[in-house]
Amino acid sequence: MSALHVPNADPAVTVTGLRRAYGRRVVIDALDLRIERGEFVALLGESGCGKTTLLRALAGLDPIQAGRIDAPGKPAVVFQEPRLLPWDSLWRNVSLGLPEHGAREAAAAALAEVGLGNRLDDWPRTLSGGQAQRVALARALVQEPELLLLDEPFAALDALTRIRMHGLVKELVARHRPGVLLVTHDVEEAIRLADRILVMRDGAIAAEHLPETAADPQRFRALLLAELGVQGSAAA
Ligand SMILES: Nc1ncnc2c1ncn2[C@@H]1O[C@H](COP(=O)(O)OP(=O)(O)OP(=O)(O)O)[C@@H](O)[C@H]1O
Repeated sequence: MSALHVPNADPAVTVTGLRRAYGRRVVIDALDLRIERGEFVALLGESGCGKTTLLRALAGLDPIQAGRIDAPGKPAVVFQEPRLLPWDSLWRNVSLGLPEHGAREAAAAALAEVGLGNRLDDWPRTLSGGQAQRVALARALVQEPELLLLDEPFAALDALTRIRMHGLVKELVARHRPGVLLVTHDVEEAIRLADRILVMRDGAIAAEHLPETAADPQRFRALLLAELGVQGSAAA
């Protein structure tokens, strides 16, 4: 189990001995992970190391070949693309899967939280990329998930929108307190958002860090980049 996880807390998910293979190709093996409610965990790693594979397993989207994933409820996922239904209004997109009674009110509250409370009856095609991603966040939060899985949700956004989204997500997570696993390529994003950073290599957690406790931010960045295999970064 993770050396840095907070003891005696309230797990949003506990993973033990996870194995995930595509056919005979084992991508993740014997992986342990625990995320507490209210804890924001970022998962960094080189392309192809297995980040999305892990996230999809936690989301219950793919079968696992060994191990356990224990979670108190159904996780919500936000992907890189908003994945909105083009033929449904924003409030219907957000309330998809909720009981009909009270669905519009719940969607209205969630859309208001992401700053789109005046767009309930609009269509997805009328949104900017950043707005569409905010709707995807509202759709996740309306489920009141104990575990929120974010698969590079800001990667397709311009730099300014991405920074605004960081602020919004931080605020929403502080209010709703799900456990969060954010898959990202962006070291700065991980440092800005996460309570704990995991570095994945070849399907295993190779390192973990608590950014808050890093004495020297420059050295911490350099260390992360070195762990990610970025050449020349250790000396930075
Ligand atoms: N459906 C699939 N069938 C076979 N192999 C797959 C499948 N999906 C992923 N893989 C393989 O599993 C490994 C891990 O892929 P994964 O998408 O989890 O990596 P990642 O760390 O999320 O990469 P990226 O950062 O580029 O998104 C890769 O070698 C990939 O080729």
